[in-house]
Amino acid sequence: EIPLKYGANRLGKRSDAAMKKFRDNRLGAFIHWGLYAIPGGEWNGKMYNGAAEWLKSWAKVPADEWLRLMDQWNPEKFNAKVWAKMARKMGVKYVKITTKHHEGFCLWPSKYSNYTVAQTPYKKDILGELVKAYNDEGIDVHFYFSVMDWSHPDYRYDIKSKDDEVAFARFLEFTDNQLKELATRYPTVKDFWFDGTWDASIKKNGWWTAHAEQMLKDLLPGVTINSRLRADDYGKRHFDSNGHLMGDYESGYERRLPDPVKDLKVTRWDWEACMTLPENQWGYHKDWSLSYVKTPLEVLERIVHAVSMGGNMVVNFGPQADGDFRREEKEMADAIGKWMQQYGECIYGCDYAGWDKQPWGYYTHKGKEVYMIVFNPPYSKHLVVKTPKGTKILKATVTNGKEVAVTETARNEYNVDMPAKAPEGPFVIKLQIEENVSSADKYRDALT
Ligand SMILES: Cc1ccc([C@@H]2N[C@@H](C)[C@@H](O)[C@H]2O)cc1
Repeated sequence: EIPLKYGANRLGKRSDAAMKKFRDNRLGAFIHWGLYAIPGGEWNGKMYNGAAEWLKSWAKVPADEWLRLMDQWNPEKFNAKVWAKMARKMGVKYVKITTKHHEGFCLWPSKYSNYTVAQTPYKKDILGELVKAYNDEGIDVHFYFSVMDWSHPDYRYDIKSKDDEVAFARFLEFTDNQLKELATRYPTVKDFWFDGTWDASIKKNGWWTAHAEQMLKDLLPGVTINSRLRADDYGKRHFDSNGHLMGDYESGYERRLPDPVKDLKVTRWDWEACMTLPENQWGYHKDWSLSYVKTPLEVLERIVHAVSMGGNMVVNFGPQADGDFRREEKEMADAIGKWMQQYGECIYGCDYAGWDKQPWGYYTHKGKEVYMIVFNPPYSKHLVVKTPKGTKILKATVTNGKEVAVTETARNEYNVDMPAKAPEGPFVIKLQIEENVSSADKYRDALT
């Protein structure tokens, strides 16, 4: 292995209680809320179909002009308790909030920046209100933090001179100060999800990414840090030059998921995916007709897909400038919440089952049970299940307690009957299994 000073500081999954809670939470929500919600994708009468939180970039708006949007920041419909109730009804166990996105506007009254809620007509500490409201509902809070900061004169995309070095050193100190401020003002925060860390300037300062991780872990024992923060001695990101995951969980699955057959390597580490409802809108965009918008079923399948491969899923919401949510997002939260209410036991605290993927849906695993989450019921009315060697299915029940017949069809192969009355939408069959059964079976392999 290549000797590294700033590579992975741990091999394998973290096994402490805080990481177990992160993992068992499984379903989270993202909140992308900032000045970008005010223009909502439109600038000087022109609609931009790129991601709304990047409008400053698409419309080439100078930072000082963009930040004047602060004069309009006054979300009169904002009510943190209403947001927290919506999250609880959706069944999310944690919420990741953009403390500061690339634009540099801070949802908390940072004393290290002039571009914060304190300098807007709203004045109050939005982040503090949200942390309290979510925590009061028993929901963990995670902080999204963009290192890249378009409002700060010392940010550099690359380091090409001594001047760049000096400026960027000042920028990293500013960033340290903000991170320490967030960790001390809001000590119930459970995770920092770093973004805006892909530039050469960060890759050339891998040491700082290791320092930032350690600084937060010293301040908040148990806190989790995403792999996206991390660069090693040679600028390698997420996985170090020896191929070891840095941070506590992989955070590369943004608007995409690992393949359930080809990418089983991800089951070796913790990982968290995040997704948008439109094809690519994190912040509020006025016009969602510009791209396909996923249905609740398509969002649900992505949630189940992630958990079936040992990952978490975070579904994004982009609140309006007035502090209310658009209808589609309220309906999404409702629909997912209804399903989670009925079937959440196959998600919370569940993990990769290690069984071969089948066309009818996905498996998740918890304790002595394997869950079958059925998205595509077959015409045969039988769900084919192949168990690992030495594993037998003892019983199959639909979550309302009704048993369905299980017929062994070959060695480690079964037909699990569909329930007589196929449920309206994706449903769950719970399998009781017995592992390490060493019985001489009655089957003979073909001689070919
Ligand atoms: C090319 C690109 C850069 C940044 C992003 C940010 N990461 C997401 C989690 C959002 O915050 C988006 O603005 C997305 C794509």
